[in-house]
Amino acid sequence: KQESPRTARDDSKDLAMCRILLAELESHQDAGPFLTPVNPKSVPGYRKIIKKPMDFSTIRDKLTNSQYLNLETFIIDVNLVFDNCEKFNEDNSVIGRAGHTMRRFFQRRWTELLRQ
Ligand SMILES: Cc1ncccc1N[C@@H](C)c1cnc2ccsc2c1
Repeated sequence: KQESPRTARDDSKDLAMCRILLAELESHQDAGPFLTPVNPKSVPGYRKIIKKPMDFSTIRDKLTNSQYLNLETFIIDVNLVFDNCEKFNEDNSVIGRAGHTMRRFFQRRWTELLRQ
């Protein structure tokens, strides 16, 4: 069976891409609920239900402190924001709908940028 060529993709632009993607998420009109960590004192049940909280400001700090090994670990944290949102919020709620809208936006933008 013909071995598929082991060509690594060019990851030299990945850090710039993470910065672009995060800036677009932070400035999106529906970003509000995701900009800062959920305060568990003001949201009953959140601490118990959401095991790994994540938000855009925490992702910003991690990116600034070079804590993302690669594009994949960055995408995992962004998706964690949206997965937490789906777990805690009804789909038919302001925050639930914002999460779906932001996830669709992010999915489209990173695939567009990766194709460029
Ligand atoms: C993402 C999320 N999931 C569940 C509960 C809260 C939140 N976000 C916090 C910041 C938050 C906390 N309070 C409000 C009030 C209106 S939107 C909003 C957003």
